[in-house]
Amino acid sequence: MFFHVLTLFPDMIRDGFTTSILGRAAEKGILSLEAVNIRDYTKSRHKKVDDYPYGGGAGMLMQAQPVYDACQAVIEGIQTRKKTAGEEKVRVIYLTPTGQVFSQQLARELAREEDLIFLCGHYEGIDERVLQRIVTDYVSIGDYVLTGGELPAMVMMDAIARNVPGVLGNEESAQTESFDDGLLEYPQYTRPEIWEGERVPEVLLSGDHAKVEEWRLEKSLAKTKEVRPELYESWAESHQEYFVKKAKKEERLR
Ligand SMILES: NC(=O)c1ccc(NCc2ccccc2N2CCOCC2)nc1
Repeated sequence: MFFHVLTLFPDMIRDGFTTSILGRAAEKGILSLEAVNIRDYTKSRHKKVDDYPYGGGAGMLMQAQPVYDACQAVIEGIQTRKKTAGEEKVRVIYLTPTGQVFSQQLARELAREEDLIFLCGHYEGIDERVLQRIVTDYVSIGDYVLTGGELPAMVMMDAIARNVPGVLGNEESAQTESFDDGLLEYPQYTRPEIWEGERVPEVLLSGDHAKVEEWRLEKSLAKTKEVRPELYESWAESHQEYFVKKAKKEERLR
């Protein structure tokens, strides 16, 4: 997986990439990152990348030309690496509050791409004409406003990388599987068995894996029902058999 980030703050991206998972995966050669400084592609003497918005309004906008040329340079690099000329349709993800909201499902889908280009806006955004020309996916990481697209890009790269085969050791990947079934995580415990007078739930010390699995699913369902009822409802719809079995079991116990 090759991550390409178009940004005015490449160091922010490079520093963010050396975290545990992304750094290790980069060392393993599973991931690679290039952070491209859009400012390197300005044609103006004063390295200008922004200008006033037509129609007035507060703030500045990023101009089309430097963004377009930086993106073309990245695409040419990809075509050179893949020895394909011209037919590459690389996904260009624009991080913006007006995008579709990012999700684990989108992370899994994007993890199948070989190359991803992230376009990080600053100021009040980017000239619409270059967005229409190069952007394939408009994505928001949630309903809040940030200063730039760099943090959202790093959030997305982390979530996507965790779905790239080989990035997570097998002990870590089990963790994400449980979340992937659309439920919130169950509560977790580690040593000591008693901390500040609080004991670890007995079932987790029992060594009975079936009971542990059952307990964890119950806890996940309870937490999901309380915190994210819409997730709970859609899980319940596609797991009718769980409730039938549960009712039968309770019937027997009565
Ligand atoms: N939720 C998100 O994914 C998210 C993403 C980016 C972002 N900001 C950079 C930005 C990028 C593009 C357009 C506008 C802006 N903004 C600039 C600052 O002013 C508001 C608009 N904020 C939140």
